[in-house]
Amino acid sequence: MADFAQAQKLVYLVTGGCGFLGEHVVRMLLQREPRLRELRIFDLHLGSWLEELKTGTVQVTAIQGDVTQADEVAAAMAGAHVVIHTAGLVDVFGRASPETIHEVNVQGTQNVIEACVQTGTQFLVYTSSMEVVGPNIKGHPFYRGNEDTPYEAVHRHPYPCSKALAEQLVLEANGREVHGGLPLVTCALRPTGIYGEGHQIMRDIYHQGLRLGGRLFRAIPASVEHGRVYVGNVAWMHVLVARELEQRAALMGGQVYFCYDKSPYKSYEDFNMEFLGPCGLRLVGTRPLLPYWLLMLLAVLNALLQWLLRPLLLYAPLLNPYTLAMANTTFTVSTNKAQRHFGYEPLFSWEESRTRTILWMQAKDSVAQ
Ligand SMILES: NC(=O)C1=CN([C@@H]2O[C@H](COP(=O)(O)OP(=O)(O)OC[C@H]3O[C@@H](n4cnc5c(N)ncnc54)[C@H](O)[C@@H]3O)[C@@H](O)[C@H]2O)C=CC1
Ligand SMILES: C[C@H](CCCC(C)(C)O)[C@H]1CC[C@H]2[C@@H]3[C@H](O)CC4=CC(=O)CC[C@]4(C)[C@H]3CC[C@]12C
Repeated sequence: MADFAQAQKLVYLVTGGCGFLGEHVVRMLLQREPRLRELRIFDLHLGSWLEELKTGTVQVTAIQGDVTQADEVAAAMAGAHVVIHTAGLVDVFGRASPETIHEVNVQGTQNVIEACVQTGTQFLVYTSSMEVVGPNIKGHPFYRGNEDTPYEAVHRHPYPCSKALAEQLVLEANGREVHGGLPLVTCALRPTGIYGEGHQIMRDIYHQGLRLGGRLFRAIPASVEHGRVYVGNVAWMHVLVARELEQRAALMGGQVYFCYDKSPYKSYEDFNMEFLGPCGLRLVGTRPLLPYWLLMLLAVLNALLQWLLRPLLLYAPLLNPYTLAMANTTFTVSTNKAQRHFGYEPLFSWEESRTRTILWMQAKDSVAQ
């Protein structure tokens, strides 16, 4: 018992710990990081589920705070050994202003870095995104690429721009001296489209299908491949990176890693049907029912309507020129860098990831009825 208590010595802070990915990271740390003494969960909105975590041997501290407020971040971080920074504004639908997206994703990340330096927190794991690379504004395909594949990463949309800037800040901060004289060790993880329990966009698409009488209409050619990764595996990668950063600082510091697993390469819509199909939805058409130019016209109309209605209400449908371009551009990764650098293997097989996601969809579904 005494040995166990001694082994529990580390303090971790997870920003955005109540979000879709953040909750999985928090639960994974509690299950798979035996050296944890205290887990701090920092988020703008705290979930009531945190209460159930407070009964174990690890001290769970919930901190309601805003990453854009430097003093709040520094106060939360004092005495922490590792910070996993997943907090972010994920908005490709025009819900938030570009300024707000920048403030949360870029200034928020800068605040986390400065807090590390100020308080002496030596290890920083940043949740970046595949969007830092692409798809780019030219719609160039990225086919089974890896971290070293050349690609023209040019963006205009506020979300990928903010993630790219924030990632750059994190990587440049690697090696900075933190309070106490030790070097900061940072690295960035780039998930592709994450799916799994808690995935709100999947729920939105499901409800859209229900409104259309249990049908979805194919909009994107089945040949366009989209990278997807299960949330449990993304969380596992964060936990492993955080664990290995100290021992492998020279190799891993300042590095980027795509998050990958064995999820199949499919189009965005065909992949979603792996879960929506067993929930009773049908994808109509083997080819897109509308030509691309017409879809783009509808997407532009949506953007126009959003702009016109903005003074009155928030109109933010799934279809806009950016999301259409995203869904219609092949972007898949094939890499083993995480395996080579820190021994990552997916914790959940594709079959398990699929089953867990379906069970979550079905459970949610029965609650909703
Ligand atoms: N969902 C996806 O497919 C992907 C997400 N990512 C990245 O993963 C991270 C997590 O994304 P999700 O879990 O999907 O999003 P989410 O919206 O579910 O979670 C983000 C969390 O950050 C918190 N947050 C937002 N603004 C904050 C602020 N100012 N201060 C403190 N907390 C704040 C939110 O309350 C939320 O709990 C983000 O950084 C995102 O860019 C990367 C690739 C793919
Ligand atoms: C909502 C899009 C699908 C719309 C289908 C249509 C056009 C028929 O209505 C989603 C297609 C691709 C998604 C994005 C992608 O998975 C990569 C992402 C990475 C992130 O870091 C955040 C989320 C996202 C931007 C994701 C968002 C939804 C799509 C645009």
